[in-house]
Amino acid sequence: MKLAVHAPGRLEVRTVPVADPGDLLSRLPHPTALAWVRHGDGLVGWGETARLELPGGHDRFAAADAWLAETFGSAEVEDPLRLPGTGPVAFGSFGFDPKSADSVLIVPRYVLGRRDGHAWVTTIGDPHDDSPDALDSLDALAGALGAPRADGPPPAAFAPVAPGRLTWSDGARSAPSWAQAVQAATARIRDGHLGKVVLARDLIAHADRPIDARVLLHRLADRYPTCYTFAVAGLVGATPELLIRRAGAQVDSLVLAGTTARGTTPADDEARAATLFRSAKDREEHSYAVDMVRDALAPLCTDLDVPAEPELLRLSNVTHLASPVHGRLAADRTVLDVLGALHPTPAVAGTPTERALDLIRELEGMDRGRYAGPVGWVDARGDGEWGIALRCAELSGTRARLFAGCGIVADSDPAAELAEASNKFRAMRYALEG
Ligand SMILES: C=C(O[C@H]1C=CC=C(C(=O)O)[C@@H]1O)C(=O)O
Repeated sequence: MKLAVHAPGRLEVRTVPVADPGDLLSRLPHPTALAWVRHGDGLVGWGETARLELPGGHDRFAAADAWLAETFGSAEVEDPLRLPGTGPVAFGSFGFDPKSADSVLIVPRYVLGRRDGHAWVTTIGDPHDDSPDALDSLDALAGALGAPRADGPPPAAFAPVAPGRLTWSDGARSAPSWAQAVQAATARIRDGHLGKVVLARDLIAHADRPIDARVLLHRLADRYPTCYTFAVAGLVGATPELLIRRAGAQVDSLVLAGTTARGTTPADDEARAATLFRSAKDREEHSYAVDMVRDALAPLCTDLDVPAEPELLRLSNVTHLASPVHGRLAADRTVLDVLGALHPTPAVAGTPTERALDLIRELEGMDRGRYAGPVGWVDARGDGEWGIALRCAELSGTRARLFAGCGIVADSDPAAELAEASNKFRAMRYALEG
């Protein structure tokens, strides 16, 4: 495997506790934001000390793990807090398809974090770096964070600007053409070729101005506080699906599959949620995903708790069937190691996996890039939080490419799946349009 690496020699890393910095996203000084935030806790990062770009391959998680072990293993670290996310961290985002070469890990120059009432700043790299990207010294930064100034949150190199007027166009497939692909998938499933496949489509937005990820992050975090609002190398979104969180031996996952629209009144909402909960089609879609996550985690864990029945997760645009899974790792495995065992789950690929991937390649007519791949962060202890990159868009200058997908089983109705995809697009449409 050939890796594209940009990294200095030995890293110097320093974490200092700071007073509560308030809204983490408001502290991002550049549009090139790195973020992973939920309910106000999480990590934001800026600047770039090291970057790893990975080609495709099933071994991309192991390759990323090995690079981090070497890069962080040789670092000189001062970290009095020793919490998940303190000390050196990398943000990352992996391509969905093992055949695509989109995976990237970024070690930021600065990290600001908050977790369970603790807040901290970490600098990674050369502490005496005075390049234009290096903002204040860590002490100045931490001091400013500890005593917020009246003239706004430091550092603030560029104020975020909304994208302005947008025009929309179809991505790889128009709506009718995608509905035909769904129809074709149900025929293959009825033939006994596979049990489930997840088909996605893309939409393109063109803006008047370059799109600043920070504007989108703010809107997403406000409207979807229970989701993980993320930004990594231009991939921005708010995902409800936690693929894996590792903190020491503890691992947690939130498996999602099966969706309905929110109701227009409380009674309508209840009725829709009850119908979703009883729907044989949605329960089948959900059980494929839960069974696979159980099978992947069971050999790695001593204890594994998988609920017998799903619960309902209500977001502002949709309600999902959700199964929270908890386990204790049997051996010392990093979060990237566990990712390698899980991705791609049937929440984004299908069952059996290889047949589903072949059908996705055949029917979607597009490369998913990093949509539906793992996105999150990892620290030097191997702790981290990784979601599945859903409800997201790939930003490039004035252009945003949005993605939404739906689990297809034998009984799926193409028109209903098209409506479900539109509902899922609403998160990013709102992020862009306000
Ligand atoms: C593939 C997506 O959602 C997945 C996660 C939750 C529910 C899903 C569903 O009901 O189809 C999908 O499996 C997406 O949002 O693009």
